[in-house]
Amino acid sequence: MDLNAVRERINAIDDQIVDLFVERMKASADVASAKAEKNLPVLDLRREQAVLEKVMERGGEEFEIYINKLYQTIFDISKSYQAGLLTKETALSEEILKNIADPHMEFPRKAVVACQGVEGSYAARACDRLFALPSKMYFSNFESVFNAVESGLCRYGVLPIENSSAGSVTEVYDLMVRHKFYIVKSIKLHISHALLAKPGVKLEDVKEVVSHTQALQQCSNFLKANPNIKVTIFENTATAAKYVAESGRTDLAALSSTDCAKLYGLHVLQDGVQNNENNYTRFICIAKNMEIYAGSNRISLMLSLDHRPGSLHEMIGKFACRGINLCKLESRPIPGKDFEFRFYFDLDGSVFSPETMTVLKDIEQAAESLSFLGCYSEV
Ligand SMILES: O=C(O)C(=O)C[C@]1(C(=O)O)C=C[C@@H](O)C=C1
Repeated sequence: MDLNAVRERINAIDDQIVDLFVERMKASADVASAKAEKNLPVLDLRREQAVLEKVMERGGEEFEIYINKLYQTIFDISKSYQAGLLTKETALSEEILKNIADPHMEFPRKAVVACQGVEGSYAARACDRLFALPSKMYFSNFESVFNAVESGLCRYGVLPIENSSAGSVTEVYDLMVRHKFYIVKSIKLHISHALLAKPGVKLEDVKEVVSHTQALQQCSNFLKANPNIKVTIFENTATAAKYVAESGRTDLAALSSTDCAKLYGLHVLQDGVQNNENNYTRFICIAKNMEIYAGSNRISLMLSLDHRPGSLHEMIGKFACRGINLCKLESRPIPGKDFEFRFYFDLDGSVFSPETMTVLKDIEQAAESLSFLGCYSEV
């Protein structure tokens, strides 16, 4: 067979496909106006199912799976196009527009900030990097940080959200559902854990190690190599260091930071204990109200979707259609439901971009529920 001749045939077919695709998109635009008049949503699953059955039958058995795939994509594109044509503002878009009205608003240098743990914690270090002059208030757990911000006791709160080797801080994700807050900044910190003990204690004397679960996970190779050392979970790495300093025990050590060694008068038995030198933790800075600063280029969303095949694919398709990069997707079980999940999306996008706002409005319509968790930049 002559390759060039077949390619000529394909070129001619492509011309027809493109012409018909453009025709179809114009028809889709007309559907959008008809629906807008009647206040109907863009998504019509029954209609999609009817179209699918018809075209699959027309294509025949050999091609039905390909036609199915092709039409899923066509529907995604058609819906994304319709969403772009519908300019009506939603409650969420109105609120966002209100909050970006002042582009000169600057992130404060001073503020009262809630941090989990005690002095020397990684959250405190993140706080010092975020603010020039923070007044830190320490709380014993993550929930108290959310409460302090929600009640207005602290203007901001700093919380760890994910680590490059141990993954998401699921406790913080689970608390997000129960609290009203917005992410206003984030920061990525290099984390190096050291084994700290009272001066004079040697590595071979250590019978027990105390630390936070995330730090213990990040140092799992060290713990596996020392199976005789008992492991005890603490709320925070700094709290663990303080406990060792105050304990008077010579068989106890904490996995914590070298900052804490200085702060609590402990000796560094071993530095860089984490499995990976490339160990980073991202912290979010939360506030009670939506605060969006110039240069914000990341968006966090919390969604629940209809429990049916393809609903997550549909959402992801909306970002893909407009070339928006999804930089994180986390799912957490919804308590009381049978393997149903709540999704957390982080996007490379900004509410200052009309394209991104179109997708947000589209998602707001299509998702069972949507919480906009903020648009911010990472330090
Ligand atoms: O027929 C409609 O209601 C349309 O909006 C068109 C269309 C399509 O492209 O075929 C797009 C979205 C709907 O979910 C169903 C079908």
